[in-house]
Amino acid sequence: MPLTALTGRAEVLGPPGERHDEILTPEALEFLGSLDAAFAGRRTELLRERRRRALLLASGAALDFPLVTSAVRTDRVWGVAPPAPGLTDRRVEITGPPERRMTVNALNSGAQVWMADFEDATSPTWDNVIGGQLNLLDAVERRLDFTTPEGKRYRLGERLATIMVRPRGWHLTEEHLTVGGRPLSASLVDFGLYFFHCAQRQIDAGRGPYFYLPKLENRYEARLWNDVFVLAQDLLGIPRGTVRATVLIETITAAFEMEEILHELREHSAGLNAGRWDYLFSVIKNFAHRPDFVLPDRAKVTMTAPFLRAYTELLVRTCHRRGAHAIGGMAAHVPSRDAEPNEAALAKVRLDKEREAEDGFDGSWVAHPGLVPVCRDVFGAVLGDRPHQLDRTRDDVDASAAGLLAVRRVSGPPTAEGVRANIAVALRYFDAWLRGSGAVALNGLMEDAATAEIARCQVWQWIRHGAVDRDTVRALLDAETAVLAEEQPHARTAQAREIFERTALARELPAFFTADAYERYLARRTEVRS
Ligand SMILES: CC(=O)SCCNC(=O)CCNC(=O)[C@H](O)C(C)(C)COP(=O)(O)OP(=O)(O)OC[C@H]1O[C@@H](n2cnc3c(N)ncnc32)[C@H](O)[C@@H]1OP(=O)(O)O
Ligand SMILES: O=CC(=O)O
Ligand SMILES: [Mg+2]
Repeated sequence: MPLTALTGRAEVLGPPGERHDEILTPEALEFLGSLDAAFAGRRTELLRERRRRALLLASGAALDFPLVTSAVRTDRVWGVAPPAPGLTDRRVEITGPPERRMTVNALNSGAQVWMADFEDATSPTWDNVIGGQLNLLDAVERRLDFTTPEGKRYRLGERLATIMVRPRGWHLTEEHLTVGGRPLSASLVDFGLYFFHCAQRQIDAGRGPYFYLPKLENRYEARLWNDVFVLAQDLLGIPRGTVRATVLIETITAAFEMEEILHELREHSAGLNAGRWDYLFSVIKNFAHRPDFVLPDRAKVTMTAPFLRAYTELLVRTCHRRGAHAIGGMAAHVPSRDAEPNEAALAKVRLDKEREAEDGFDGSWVAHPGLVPVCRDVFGAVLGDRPHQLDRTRDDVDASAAGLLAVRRVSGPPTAEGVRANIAVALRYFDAWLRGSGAVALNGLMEDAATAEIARCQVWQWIRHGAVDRDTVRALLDAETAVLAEEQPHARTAQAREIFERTALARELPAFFTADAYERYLARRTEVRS
C-alpha cells in the first residue's frame, strides 16, 4: 500500500535543529500521517474511557478480573510468540533517556537490553524527542563515536545491549507535529519515527524493532498497540510478528487484565514488566478519594508490602503460564562516589534483585551502569546457565483481587518529614524536567516522572483526608522554593512551583502532571514548515 493511501503527511511545527531533517524526512512524515489517520480516533475514545473508569473508581466502584474474558484466562492452550533474536536472555536491562553519552554508556554497559526511554526518564522537549531519535539511528548505524570538549572519548564496543524503545504513553501529545492543526499522539510519533528509520536496519543487524509500552490501563489499549504494529509492518513491508513489545504493568486496572494484555499482543509480545513506581502512583491516584487507602510516607511503602507482592507474583505467574518473560522493576537507589553510601545503595539494590530472582522474574531493570554487575550476579546465581526461568510456573501464587487491593494493610498517616520530602522532591524534579532532564539523582535516589507523580499525588491525598493541612503544605512549599532558588540560581522555581500547585493543591486531582505542564512550558510551536 502506498504510504499516502491513508492520509497526507504530518506538519512540523517544532523549531529547526541540527540534523533534524535526517529524521523528519517527507517519507517519515507521511508514515506518521498514516498512523494518525488510522488510530487517532481510537486513541481519543480510549482516553475518554480512561476518564470514565477513573470517575467510577473514585466513586467507590469495585475492581475485579473482567467476567467477559474469563475464557482467555482459563484457556491453557494459547501462549505468546517465542523470544525474538536478542531477547532470550534478559537478566539485566538498563534504562535511561536516549541522550548521546548515555546511549553509548548504556549500550556498552554489559546489560543484555537497553530500554531507551522517551517516557518516565525523558523531558519531552522538541530537541530531546528528535535528538533521541537521531541518537538511536546513529546507534543502529554504529556511528556514535565522539569526543567531548574535555577530551573524553565515547565509542561503541563490540557487544552491545539489545535496544528496546519506550515511546511516550497514550495520554501525551506531540505538539510540534500536527495533522490539520491537531497535534499527533506522542506514542505514535516516538514509535513511528523509530520504526520508520530503524526497523529494517535492526532486522538487517540480526535484531528487530522492539518496544516497551508504558502506562496501559486495559486490554483495549493493548489491542490498539497491536493494530499499530500490524499496520506499521504492512506499510513498510516488514513481516508480521517481527515487532516485539514488553508491556509495563504499571496501573492498577491493567493488573486485573495481565492475561488479556498478553493475549491481545501475543503475536508481538515480549512479556510484561513490573513498573512499580507508576503502579504505586496509579494505586494512590485511583483510590485518592478513599480514606482507607491513604498510604504513609513514600519511603515506607516498599516492595515487601503485601499488595505490591501480590502484584509482582501474579505478574510472574501470568507471564510464565504463557511462555512470556517477566521482567522486574527499578530499585530506586543509585551508586554514589562516596564509599559508604555507595555500599549501602548496592546492598539495597542487591536485596531487591534477590527477591525478584527468587520470585521467578527472568531479569530486572537497573538505572545506572554501576548496578549492572549486582543484577547480573544475583540473576546469574539463580539462572545459572539457563537464559530465563520460564519453567517456574508459580502455581502457588494467590491470584485474588483481594490480594491486589490489600492496600489497607499498609495504610497510615504521613510524618512531617514525609510531607516535606515529597514537596522537596517534586519541586526539584519539576525544575529539572522544565530544564530538559527527565531523570535525576536526588539524595541517592533515582527520581523520574513516575516517582515525582507519587510525591505530588500523595500530598494531594494527605490534604484531602486531613493528614496535613493546606496551610502547612504552603508554608513548606515556600521554604523549599527558597532553598531551591538558593541552591540552583538557574532553577525555574516559579514554574516548578506552579506545576506543584496545579497538581498537588488543586481541588480535582489531575491525572498526569506531564500532560498539562508539557503544553504550558515545553511546547514551542513555530509556523508550519512542511
Ligand atoms: C520509574 C521508571 O520508569 S524507571 C526507568 C526510567 N528512569 C531511568 O531510566 C533513570 C535512568 N538513570 C539515570 O538517568 C541516571 O542514572 C541518573 C539521572 C539517575 C543519575 O545520573 P548521573 O547523575 O549522571 O549519574 P553519575 O554521575 O553517577 O553517572 C556516571 C556515568 O554513568 C552514566 N550513566 C548514569 N546512568 C546511566 C544510564 N541509566 N544509562 C547510561 N549511562 C548512565 C552517566 O552518563 C555518567 O557517564 P560519564 O561518566 O560518561 O559522563
Ligand atoms: O516505568 C516504570 C515504573 O516503575 O514506573
Ligand atoms: Mg513508569
